[in-house]
Amino acid sequence: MADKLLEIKDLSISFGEGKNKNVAVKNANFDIYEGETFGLVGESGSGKTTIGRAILGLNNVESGKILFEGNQINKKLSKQEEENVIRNIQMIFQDPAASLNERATVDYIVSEGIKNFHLYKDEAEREEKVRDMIKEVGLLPEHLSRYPHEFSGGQRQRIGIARALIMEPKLVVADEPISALDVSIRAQVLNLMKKIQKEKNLTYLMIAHDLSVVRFIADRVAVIHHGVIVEMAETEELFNNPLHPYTKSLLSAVPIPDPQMERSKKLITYDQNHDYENDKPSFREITPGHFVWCNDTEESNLKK
Ligand SMILES: Nc1ncnc2c1ncn2[C@@H]1O[C@H](COP(=O)(O)OP(=O)(O)OP(=O)(O)O)[C@@H](O)[C@H]1O
Repeated sequence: MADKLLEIKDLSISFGEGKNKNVAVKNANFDIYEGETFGLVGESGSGKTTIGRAILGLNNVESGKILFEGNQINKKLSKQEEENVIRNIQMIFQDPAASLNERATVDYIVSEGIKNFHLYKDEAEREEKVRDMIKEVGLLPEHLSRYPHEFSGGQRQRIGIARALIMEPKLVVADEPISALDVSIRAQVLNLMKKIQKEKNLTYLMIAHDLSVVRFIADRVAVIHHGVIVEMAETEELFNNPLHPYTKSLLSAVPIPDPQMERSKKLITYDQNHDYENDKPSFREITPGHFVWCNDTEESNLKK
């Protein structure tokens, strides 16, 4: 088995305080292994982006740990540790139109990260790196002197991918990277991400609301609902044998009345008003690698 690159341990994140407190992520637990694509799927507002941003250090964590290569990164880091995290964890954003500086050339945008960290010895090497990267994402060297508005949505996302990958990161958090793109070019961008992943042994956290996207690209999938990861399994296992009612409802508009469905109907979905002191649900392994958010009774029912 590959090494764990990222570990999320009992992660909780809230916004606001007192009566206005909104629990965006509650006790999330998952690991991402080197070289895999881990899909995080859920509806709008379920907490996907909040987890992605916390990994990048952009959201404060209320409790729990985020470990990268075995080291906790959600704490005060030394300058060197912080640099290591920024270089090795890069993000691809949902909306390439909003995430690219419209007043900068493609050359500037793609170079910015390597400039900040002096990742080249001279100007000739910088130019070569940028040229190679832009070709790798299917654009042309002459595009480097142009501005983002001169490109289509798909091309802009390729610029966003080049900007992230030129840093030679180990982990890429891709937050809905194709949902703002025209349907006709979505597969191209996903295929490009897959191809580059193979070449560079990259690890992806793929955030999506669209199940067909995660089925296409992910090795394992976690389903998040109201901030709680309700189920996690290898992709085909999750699609062929969903256990949690929320996963089932995502997979099928028409519920399938099988005995397992009847059993899992009673499974808990996180509810801020529920008394968990007496119920004690948690994320439990039902069959090897297949986890469900449930309590003792539900666990034994699912294992029957
Ligand atoms: N900066 C913030 N301040 C206050 N509340 C926030 C903030 N960021 C996220 N939230 C809240 O946290 C919850 C989870 O939001 P999040 O953006 O993570 O969901 P999501 O699953 O990524 O949805 P989407 O696909 O729409 O981006 C929501 O209730 C949201 O309103």
